[in-house]
Amino acid sequence: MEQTFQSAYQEEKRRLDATIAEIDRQLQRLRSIEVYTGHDFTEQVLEAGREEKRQALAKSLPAPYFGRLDFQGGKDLEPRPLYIGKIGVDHAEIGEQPMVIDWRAPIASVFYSFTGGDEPAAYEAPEGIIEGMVYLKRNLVIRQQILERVSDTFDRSSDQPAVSDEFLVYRLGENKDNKLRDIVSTIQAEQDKIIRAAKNTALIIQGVAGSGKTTVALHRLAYLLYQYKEQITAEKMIIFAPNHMFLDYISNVLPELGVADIQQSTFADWALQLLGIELPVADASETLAYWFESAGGMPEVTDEAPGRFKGSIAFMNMVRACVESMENASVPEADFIPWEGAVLSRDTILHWFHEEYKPYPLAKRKERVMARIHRWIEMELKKSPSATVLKERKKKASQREKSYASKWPKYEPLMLYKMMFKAAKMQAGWPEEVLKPIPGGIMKSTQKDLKQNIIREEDLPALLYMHYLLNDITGEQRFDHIVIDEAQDFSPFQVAVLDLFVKGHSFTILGDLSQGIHAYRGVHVWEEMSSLYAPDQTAYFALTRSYRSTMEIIEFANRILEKGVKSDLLAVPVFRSGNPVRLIAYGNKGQQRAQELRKGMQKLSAGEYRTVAILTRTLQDAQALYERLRPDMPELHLIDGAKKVYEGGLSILPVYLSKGLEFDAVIVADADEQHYGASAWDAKLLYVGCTRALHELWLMHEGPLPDFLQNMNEDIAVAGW
Ligand SMILES: Nc1ncnc2c1ncn2[C@@H]1O[C@H](COP(=O)(O)OP(=O)(O)OP(=O)(O)O)[C@@H](O)[C@H]1O
Repeated sequence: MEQTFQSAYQEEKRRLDATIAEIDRQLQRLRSIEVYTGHDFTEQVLEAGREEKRQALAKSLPAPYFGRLDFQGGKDLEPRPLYIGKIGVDHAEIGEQPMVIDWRAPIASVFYSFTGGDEPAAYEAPEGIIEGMVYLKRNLVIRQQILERVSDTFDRSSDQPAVSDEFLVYRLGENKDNKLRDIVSTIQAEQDKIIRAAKNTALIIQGVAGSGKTTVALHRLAYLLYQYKEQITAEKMIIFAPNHMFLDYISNVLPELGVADIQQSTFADWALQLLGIELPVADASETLAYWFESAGGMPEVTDEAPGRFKGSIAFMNMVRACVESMENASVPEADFIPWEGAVLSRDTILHWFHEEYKPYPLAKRKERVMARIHRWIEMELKKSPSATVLKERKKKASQREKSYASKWPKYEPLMLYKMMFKAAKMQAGWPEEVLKPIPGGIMKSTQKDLKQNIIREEDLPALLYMHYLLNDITGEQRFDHIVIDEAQDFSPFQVAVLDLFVKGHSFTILGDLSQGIHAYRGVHVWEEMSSLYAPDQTAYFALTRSYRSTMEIIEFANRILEKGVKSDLLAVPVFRSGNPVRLIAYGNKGQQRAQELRKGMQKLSAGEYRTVAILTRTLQDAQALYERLRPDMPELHLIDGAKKVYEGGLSILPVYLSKGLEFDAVIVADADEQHYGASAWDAKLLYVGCTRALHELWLMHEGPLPDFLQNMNEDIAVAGW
C-alpha cells in the first residue's frame, strides 16, 4: 500500500514539475513580447488576449490543478489522465489535449458527478452526450508549487472500488478563518447539478443548514460566466444577501474563482439607489426587537403582519390597480386652450394618451402627449394672421402649456405610494374597493410612517413595482442573473418584482425553511415562490447533506428539528465524528454566568480553534455580556446589526444575527426554558445557533432545558464540562 502511495506520489510530482515548467515557459514567452500601446484595433485585441493569458498563467502557477480524472470516453482507446484546475491551461502544441482543464468545462463535470459503480459516466459536450468509464479519481493538494497530498477518491483497479469521502472529510476538518472559501476540489454530485443547471430557470434550492447553499450559488455564478460568456457579463449579475457583514464574509469566494465585478448588495440598498430615494430605510432594530425580544416570546405571525401583507401577491395586485386607476385619472379634466379661439379637445388628448401612446409606460406617455401638444401649438401658431398676433399667441401658449403640464400628476413612486395610503385621496376618486382589504393597523401605521417620511423594508417591493409600471425597464437595464441568499426571508412580492428586473427568469433562489426565523415577513412554503412561474420556468432542488458540522452536532440539531420544529427536513451528515455536544449547567449563583462563559471561551480558543462565538438570545444580552467580558478579553468582538465586517476570532452576537455564518466552536449562552420557549420558532432559533458550529458545540443553561433538548442520546450530547 505504502509502495503504491509512494509511486503515485512520485508520478504526480513528476507531472507537477513538468506542468509548472511548461506554464512558466509559456508565461516567460508572453512576457517577452513587448506590450502593445498603439492605436491599431486588431493589435489592441491581440494584446488584450495576451494580457488575459499572462494573468491566467500567473494565477495558475502556484497550484495549477487539484484533481485528476482517468477517463476513457468516446473514441479513446485507453483511459486518459485529465488534470482539473481552477483555470484551464492549453498545451503549447496545437491539437494536444489541454494541460489543465477548467473545472467548469463539460468534461470536468464527470469529476464531480461520478459516484462510483460500473455504469458508464457521461457528460454533455457541444457535439452531444459522451459516455465513458472512470478509472481513477484523485485529489491533489498543491500549495506554492509543492505537492502536499495525494488522495485517491476512487480507483477501479483497487480490490473494492468505491468513491470514498476521505478527502472531503479531511477538507471539512480544517479550521475556518473569517471568510467563506471555494470548494472546487470537493464539489459533490448533488451540488454540481445545481451549479450547472440551465441559465434561464428560476432555481429554488431548499438546503439544510451547512449544505453549501451559499457556496454553491457563488460557484454557479462562476460557471454561468464561463458557459454563457458570449451572452452574459459579470457586471450584470447581482447577489442579494441579508446584510453587509454577510457580504463581507462571502467576499473571497468569487475572486478565488477568478471572477470579479459581480454586484453584491442588500435588497434595500439596491432598491433605494434605483428609486433615487435618499431617505434611509427605517432602522430594522425596532421590528427585530418586537419579534425577537418580546417578553412573552414571539408574537403570533399571521398574514396580516405588515411584512407578510406587504410582501403578498394580493398587495402587488392592489398596487397595480392603483397605478391603473391613476392612469385613468391622469389627463387633466378640461380642453387645452392655448389662446382664445384655439381648442385642442380633451377627447383628442385622451385618444393620444389612451390609444396612440398606449404601448409606452405612464411617465413616457405623459412626455409623448406633452410633446405632441407642443407640436400642435406650433402648427396652430403658423395660422396667425400677423407677426404681432403671433408674438402674443406664443407668449400665452407657452404659459398655458406650462400650467397644463402642472395639472398632470407627477409620476413618482414615493408620491404615488403616499397617495395610496392617504385616506383623503381615497374619497377623491381613489379606487376604494382596491384599498379596502388593507388591514386597519397597517393602514394606520403606514400613514403615520409616510407622513414622517419613514420607509420600511417591506414598502420597497411596492415602490419598485410602481417605478416599473411608471417607467418600464428596458432589456439593457435588466440583470443577466440574480442570486437571492437566505431567500426564506424574502416575500413573494419581492421575488415577483425582481423578476421584472432580470432576463429569462434567471434566478438562483436559496434558503432553508427550518431557518425561517423571520417568518413574519418571509415565505412559509416554497410554493409561495414557485407558483409565480410556469412549471417549465422553474426548478426545485433539495440539498440534504450537511458539510459544515460533525455528525454529533448534526444529529443534535436534527433532534431539535424533529421535536421542536416538527420538521422532516433533516440533515444527513458526512461521516466526520467529533466530540459530543456539551450541555453545561451554570454554577449555582447566577452571577457566575459571565465567568463561566469566559472560562468556556478560553478553553475552546486555547487549542487550534480560530473562530469561537458566544450566541445569546437577544442583542441586549450580547451587549451586556460583552461589557462584562471585554476587560479580560480585549480580543472579543461584539457583532450587532450595524457591523459591516466579520473579523473572525472571538465573537459575541445574538443568535438571530448568526445566520449564514459559521465558527469552529459555538457556545449557546442560555439554552434554557426561560430563554427558549416551546414554540417552533424558539426551536428554529436554537437550530440556527447550533448549526453554526463546525467542530464543537456547548450549550450553557440555568434551570431546565426546553423539552426539545431533553433526553438526548449520550453519543450525541453529554452533560457537564
Ligand atoms: N462540497 C463541499 N466541500 C467542502 N466543503 C463544503 C462543501 N459544501 C459545503 N462545504 C462547506 O460547508 C460549510 C457550509 O457552507 P455554506 O455556508 O455555503 O452552507 P449553507 O447551506 O449556505 O449554510 P447555512 O444555511 O447554514 O448558512 C462551508 O464551510 C463550506 O465551505
